[in-house]
Amino acid sequence: MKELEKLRQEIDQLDRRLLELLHRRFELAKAIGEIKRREGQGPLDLSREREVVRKLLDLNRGAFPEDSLRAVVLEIINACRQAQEPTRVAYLGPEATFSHMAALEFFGHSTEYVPLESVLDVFEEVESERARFGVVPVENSIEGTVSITLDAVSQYRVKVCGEVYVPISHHLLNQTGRKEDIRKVLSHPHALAQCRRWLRKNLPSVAVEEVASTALAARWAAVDPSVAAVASPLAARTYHLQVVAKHIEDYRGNVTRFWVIGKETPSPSGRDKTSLFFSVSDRPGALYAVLRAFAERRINLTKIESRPAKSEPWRYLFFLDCEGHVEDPGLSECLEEVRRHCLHLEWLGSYPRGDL
Ligand SMILES: C=C(O[C@@H]1C=C(C(=O)O)C=C[C@H]1O)C(=O)O
Repeated sequence: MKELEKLRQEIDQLDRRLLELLHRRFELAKAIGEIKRREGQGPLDLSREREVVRKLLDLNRGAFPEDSLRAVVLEIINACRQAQEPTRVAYLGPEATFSHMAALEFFGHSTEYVPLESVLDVFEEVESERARFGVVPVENSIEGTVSITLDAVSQYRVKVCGEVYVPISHHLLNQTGRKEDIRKVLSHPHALAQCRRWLRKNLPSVAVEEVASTALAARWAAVDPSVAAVASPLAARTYHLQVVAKHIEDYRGNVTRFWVIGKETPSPSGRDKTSLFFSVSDRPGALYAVLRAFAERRINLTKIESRPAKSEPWRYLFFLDCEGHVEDPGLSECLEEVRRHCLHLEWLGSYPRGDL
């Protein structure tokens, strides 16, 4: 008993020291905020934030788990940034969607969040500067591209300034946690598609219905005891639901990539990605000439996808992501050459790569 008391005293002392250090860090961030304001800069420096996290992870030799260290450090940085200037962040709502999870992962809990009904609402909120940033899904590892996001990013005056990957895992949730109470299962069509085999096997005679989001399904389950929702663990917490079954998706390794959109460009962090779209003339080798410019400079492409241009049938826009920052000399020279091979080329943003 004596030994336990002694160890707890030591923990209490350490916690007090941690608290003092947190306050000191907060004051330093405020002072940096003042300097940035005087120099006309915004409070956020994503590249610096990624550098702070990376340095600490590199230094971490102890037993404290890396995931937890990352979450703690991000939360501290978020609080320090909020001290400089409150940031409003819009996301595809309602509360507890996977976009909300992505936003929390990126901006932490001290940020003011605005859940909106559609991807286009998020773009509009950011374009009109009612929100400084927005978080939208861009691609799922099983279902593929979220086309509404690609179309919107080519139409609205916003830039991509960050990316975040969220592992997707679905739970079956209801008010009691008992399978026998379920008469109907609700969820987003993508979530239902990802759990179809499980639902057929485990709830063969229960009706399945599509709604606009997993979080909306959870909201329904919270008011109707006969309804179960396929949704995230965050939805279970947000809507006070019980877990009937965990991880019911038919495929493992399901990940969604989200974009953080805004009006600023993070400076190079050394581990960046650049997104752009272009169109080329309708002749042999036109696309090849663009790709060759990247290949000759050994610039790695991470994605390329075509979407209908919409202005004319059978014309396409090519969306491309590559490694590097637009301010890197190699990439900027490459883009100059690419521009000469394109009818139209637009840079969508350069940003620190998300951690997979
Ligand atoms: C304190 C700063 O402002 C913000 C907060 C940071 C932090 O808490 O480490 C890092 C970058 C900025 O987004 C800074 O620019 O150094």
